[in-house]
Amino acid sequence: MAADAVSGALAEASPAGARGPAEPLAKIDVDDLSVYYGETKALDRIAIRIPANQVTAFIGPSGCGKSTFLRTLNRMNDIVPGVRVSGTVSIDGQDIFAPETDPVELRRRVGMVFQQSNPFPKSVFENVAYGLRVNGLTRSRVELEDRVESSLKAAALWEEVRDRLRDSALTLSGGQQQRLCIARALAVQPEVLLMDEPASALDPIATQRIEELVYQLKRDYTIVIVTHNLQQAARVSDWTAFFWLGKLVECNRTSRLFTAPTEKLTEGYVTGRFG
Ligand SMILES: Nc1ncnc2c1ncn2[C@@H]1O[C@H](COP(=O)(O)OP(=O)(O)OP(=O)(O)O)[C@@H](O)[C@H]1O
Repeated sequence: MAADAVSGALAEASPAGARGPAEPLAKIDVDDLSVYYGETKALDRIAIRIPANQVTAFIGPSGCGKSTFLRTLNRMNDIVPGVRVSGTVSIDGQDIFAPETDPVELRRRVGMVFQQSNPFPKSVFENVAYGLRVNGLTRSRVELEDRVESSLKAAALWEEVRDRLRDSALTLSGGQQQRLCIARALAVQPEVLLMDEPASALDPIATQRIEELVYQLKRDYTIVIVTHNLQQAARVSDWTAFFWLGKLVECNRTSRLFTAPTEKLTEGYVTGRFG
């Protein structure tokens, strides 16, 4: 598709307005959200509802704003100089930009896992215990040990590290380190888990374990995952949102988005005609 045809289709496809599931219950409700880096508009009037206890995948070509959107959801962008945000994001009805919202507490509720696993140069145990200690979330050593164990179990890592808790986290494999980072994020009992290409640095077997884990975790968490891998989005997500040049073109059930998308632009992207 020629660039002019793409922008024409985009203008048609993307008037501001609520998109995505009307049901089931939305955990995150975004309306008319724009994000600027200085003069650059990275996100343009996004409206989407992200349902609770489901996996929502963000797809789209490089630079279309997926990571910016993900980082907006727990206000990680606050620390980037020159960022300006307009519009609303509410989680369980609470406006995340309201003056009474504490960004530190927001980031506890909305955890994040990055593309490159980033364990601290500390033991396996201390990596998971860290957030519990700094937030004062446990009252005794026994409780701390229980929470570390349950977090490692939830991240499907316990069996592999139960005898290595005192070893440096840096001695684990790449896939284990990524699951450790997931355990660290889960330890503080978030409600939402944001994952920015969590498997893109991993081999196929480690990737499969992360995908299985994502599938299991949605029982307890609302998950939003950015991926460049369309097959991965199709495998792990219930809903898929397709972004293009800072706009949300379409959010639909994943099965629908990949087989019978509403927008021509989505069809062109998922069939590999451009992007
Ligand atoms: N810290 C920043 N300062 C200035 N501009 C930025 C910054 N971060 C992102 N951008 C710009 O915002 C736009 C969206 O970038 P973003 O990283 O959100 O896209 P993306 O879809 O996640 O891309 P990728 O798939 O390559 O990670 C791009 O034009 C990018 O150059």
